[in-house]
Amino acid sequence: MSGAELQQQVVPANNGDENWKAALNLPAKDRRFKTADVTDTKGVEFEDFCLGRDLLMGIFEKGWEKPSPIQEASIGVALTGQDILARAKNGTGKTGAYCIPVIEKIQPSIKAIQAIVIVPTRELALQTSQICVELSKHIQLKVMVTTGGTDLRDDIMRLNGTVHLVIATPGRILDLMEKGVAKMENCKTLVLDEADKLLSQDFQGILDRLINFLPKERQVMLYSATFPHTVTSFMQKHMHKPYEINLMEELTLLGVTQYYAFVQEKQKVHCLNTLFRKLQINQSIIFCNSTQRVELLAKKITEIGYSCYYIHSKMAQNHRNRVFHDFRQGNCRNLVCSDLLTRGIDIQAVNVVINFDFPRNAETYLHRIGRSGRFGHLGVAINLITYEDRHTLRRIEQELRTRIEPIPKNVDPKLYVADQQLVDAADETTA
Ligand SMILES: Nc1ncnc2c1ncn2[C@@H]1O[C@H](COP(=O)(O)OP(=O)(O)OP(=O)(O)O)[C@@H](O)[C@H]1O
Repeated sequence: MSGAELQQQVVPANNGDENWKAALNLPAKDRRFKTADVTDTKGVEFEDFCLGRDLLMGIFEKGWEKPSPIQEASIGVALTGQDILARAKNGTGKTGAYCIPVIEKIQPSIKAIQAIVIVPTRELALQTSQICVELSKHIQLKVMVTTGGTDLRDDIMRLNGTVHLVIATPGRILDLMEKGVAKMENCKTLVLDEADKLLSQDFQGILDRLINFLPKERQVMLYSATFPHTVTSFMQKHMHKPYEINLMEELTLLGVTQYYAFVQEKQKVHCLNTLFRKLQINQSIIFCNSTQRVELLAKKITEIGYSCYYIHSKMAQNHRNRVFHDFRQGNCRNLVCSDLLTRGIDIQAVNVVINFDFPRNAETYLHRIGRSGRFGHLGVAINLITYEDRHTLRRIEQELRTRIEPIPKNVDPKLYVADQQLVDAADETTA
């Protein structure tokens, strides 16, 4: 997909119908076990936020029955227009926590950009815009996704038409603002998702420049699972008494069991082979620390007889999009990647994450393992640890106040395989 305005068919809401709930087109219920990370709520309902009927319909038809803890804590405050700094665990619904109030506040009759959501990667921009489109499917809302790696002229053409909500990576949208093509006078809401990443050295102060194009009266909302000190100066400069939400008393996901295997560098592929044979992988993501190692490992995995896709930031964008799309569709079981997919990517079928190369810091570790165990489901994270990694392992364990245990001979499937899949697997063996 290019940086395109997502084509949306507006399904008319049946406002006059008292039984609107009965007429909803609901997806099948997800009956898998969920941890307290997402079930431990105060019992608030989406209807309690006085959201428009059309938006409620989009929420329920997405299969979201009740707000998660971060949604409970954030939607009401966001609707009041206050600045927000929100920290919550990976996979617990931060996207909905800001998308729902953002969509609710947009007035479709005003034909101008009214809100902008910035994310660090193109893949995450596509994923987030898709969610906005789904949630607003009963509303006349124009959502545009704009990222690098696509034709700038297409974006300029689209911005000549109506756009209400922009989902973007920082570089391209700043370019469009500087050219005067993306007009920001009516853009009263700015969301930074994975805010600490966007405000890190990697983006070289680009957000400081970007925010100056917005009106002075604006709402700024920052979301992430991790908030190191990088955000403080941005907060002081650009935010007004932000309402702070911190649902991270405990740092790691309850549903993700973490193990390490102590190996030599040259044994890593052999070890991976053993893991492939022994684990019940629904889908796995395997992280390497460089793009070169991603390609090398993908080649080796194919040589030992397993299929895998690979993705990293140096690949052409259309190739990246195809791999991401096909893996999400479940066309391949394993995906080897760099830190390009460390943040935000939501693929419910992933139950195993393998750190083929151990990450260098706790934030990266937390976000990587959070690719499994989405929305309180179960997953396992396995770290291949060399002699050189041993101190980093202990440091990350301490920083996250978590335990990474040595991997047992057999990993209990109950720890990372959903109940229904266990039943199906048992049926297959008895058949
Ligand atoms: N209220 C809800 N009920 C059921 N499922 C939900 C609800 N809210 C979100 N989800 C689902 O939970 C999954 C994770 O949500 P999301 O990607 O927003 O998490 P996140 O907190 O942004 O994670 P990360 O920190 O990794 O970016 C998605 O598949 C989403 O559809």
